[in-house]
Amino acid sequence: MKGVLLVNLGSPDSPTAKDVKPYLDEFLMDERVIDVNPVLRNLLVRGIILQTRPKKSAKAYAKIWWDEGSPLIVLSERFAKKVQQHTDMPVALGMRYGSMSIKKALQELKDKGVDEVLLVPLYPHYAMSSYETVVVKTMEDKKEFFPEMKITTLPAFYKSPEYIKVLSESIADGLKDFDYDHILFSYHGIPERHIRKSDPTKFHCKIDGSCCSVNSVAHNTCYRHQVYETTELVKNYLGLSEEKISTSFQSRLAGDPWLKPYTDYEFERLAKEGKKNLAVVTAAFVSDCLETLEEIAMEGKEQFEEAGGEHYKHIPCLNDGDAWVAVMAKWVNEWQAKEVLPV
Ligand SMILES: C=CC1=C(C)c2cc3[nH]c(cc4nc(cc5[nH]c(cc1n2)c(C)c5CCC(=O)O)C(CCC(=O)O)=C4C)c(C)c3C=C
Ligand SMILES: [Fe+2]
Ligand SMILES: [Fe+2]
Repeated sequence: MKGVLLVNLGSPDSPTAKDVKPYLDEFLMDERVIDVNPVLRNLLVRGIILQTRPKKSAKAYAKIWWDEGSPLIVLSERFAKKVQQHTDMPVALGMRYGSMSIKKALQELKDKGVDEVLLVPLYPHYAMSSYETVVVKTMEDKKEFFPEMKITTLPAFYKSPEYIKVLSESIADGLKDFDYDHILFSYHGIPERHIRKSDPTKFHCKIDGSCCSVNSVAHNTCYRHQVYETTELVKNYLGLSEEKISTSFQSRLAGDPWLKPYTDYEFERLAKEGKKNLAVVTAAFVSDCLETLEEIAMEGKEQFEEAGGEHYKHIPCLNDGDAWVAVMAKWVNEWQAKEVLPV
């Protein structure tokens, strides 16, 4: 029997340093997230980052935590439940890090008689630290614990017309009561090195932007190309003017150069240029989470207003919106009936 496995990033069990520490340990010790040699990774993560970050992150999580739990988990659960209502296949939800593991979700599917799984990484864009690590971990768990299962993976859906339509319409909805003079598309950042590592040709990606509009097989795994493509397609769908939109990258860690421009610098630049009303779209995430609710909706608002901006709006992610649920249900049901996957 066929079944669906939805996988998102995960969250700590509670917004306390005690629970944030093991979660961050698992996350940052992932070789596709901090991609240095194991000795250096151990030193960097356990010797340096985990000495102070859990306390700081716990405070940030506490600001956005809901009575029911982490927004990312609660929203992903609501989404999974709604998708389940639109298909006769079992649907399970797992997280790449934290206690809701991929292994548990695969076991849940197996217990229901599933032996053919559609894996859906809940990320629109391909990055080794998001989409790829979900696929690799799922395949490792399959090999070790569920060797009889057949697993097919939904491709990154950053340019799928159905996704672009639902994203664009949710943005239009968010802008209904907001007279913006600029829309910033802020995507989660990644180190520039990750772009080079993910380039199968080893020469296409130049990071400076000169490559991302030149056709290449490298774009199948190029996060930078894919996010700019999402912005462009939304711009075209909504008929937005080029001067009123821009793309930037948030949530970097100190150290290496990350994709630029940096979102926090953009808040300042846009305010200084005289933009008064700023809307921010966070399309690297399908569910609202720490990075959207705290970093963008709270911190970003403060940064923009301190630099002279007046009105600020974070457009919510797709979350468990009915139109987004319908798109996902269509994709999984088409796979069930005809083995067809979105392009
Ligand atoms: C080297 C560090 C990191 C890379 C690379 C990275 C890529 C990346 N992350 C997401 C999505 C999310 N990240 C979230 C939180 C978060 N991310 C990092 C670090 C890297 N992410 C850290 C340390 C944290 C934890 C919080 C903190 O201490 O700042 C979240 C939110 C999780 C939640 O519980 O709400 C998401 C979602 C993507 C899509 C991505 C690559 C494209
Ligand atoms: Fe992240
Ligand atoms: Fe590129």
